[in-house]
Amino acid sequence: MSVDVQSTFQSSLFDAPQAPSTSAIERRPLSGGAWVDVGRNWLPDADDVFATLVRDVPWRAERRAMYDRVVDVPRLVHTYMIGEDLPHPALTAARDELSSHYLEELGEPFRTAGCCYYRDGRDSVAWHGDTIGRGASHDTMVAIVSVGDPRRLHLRPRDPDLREESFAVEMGHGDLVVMGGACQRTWEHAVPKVASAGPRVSVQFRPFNVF
Ligand SMILES: O=C(O)CCC(=O)C(=O)O
Ligand SMILES: [Fe+2]
Repeated sequence: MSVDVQSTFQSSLFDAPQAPSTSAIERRPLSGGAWVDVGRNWLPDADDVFATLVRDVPWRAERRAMYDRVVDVPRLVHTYMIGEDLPHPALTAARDELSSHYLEELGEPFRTAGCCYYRDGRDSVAWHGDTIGRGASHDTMVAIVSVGDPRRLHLRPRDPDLREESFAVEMGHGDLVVMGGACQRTWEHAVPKVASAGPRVSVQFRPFNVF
């Protein structure tokens, strides 16, 4: 058998689409039917994606009613809904790659892209599950691509008796973190404030009717 080393080499250099590789994704099974997948340095062109997201996304500051007050949500947000073009081709390629990699398990493609801009260590997201829509009652997936300064995604079981299982995953520049199975129902996640951090943008790919 002969292998055409030359053309294999050339095609990987010149013809390969800027699609992420799914080979290095590692799964951590969790209690309660949940799991987390992590792929390090997964997104190609992460520097350019970060610069483009910071510059081009129509970032919006949200305000939320909390008890008797209205407070600023401590991060900027924007969601690309179904059918809307994403601001960078590497993100479109990433979404398509995730859709095909997880199709058998998820049974549907990723459709929306929620974006969060953490300007510094004071920006954060409190403990929650993505339980608006089907995440409250069905197994699903939320695939996060992170660019910019690293931040930690903390995860804890909803059941207070299981809290010793809590852990955190570092989300570095170009990393992929996928929460799957019952993770939105049986676990919660948060990105806590830290003493010091530079800007980070998170892109969360979700299927239809999961928020
Ligand atoms: O910053 C992140 O990657 C997580 C954001 C998140 O959990 C959410 O927006 O639902
Ligand atoms: Fe979330």
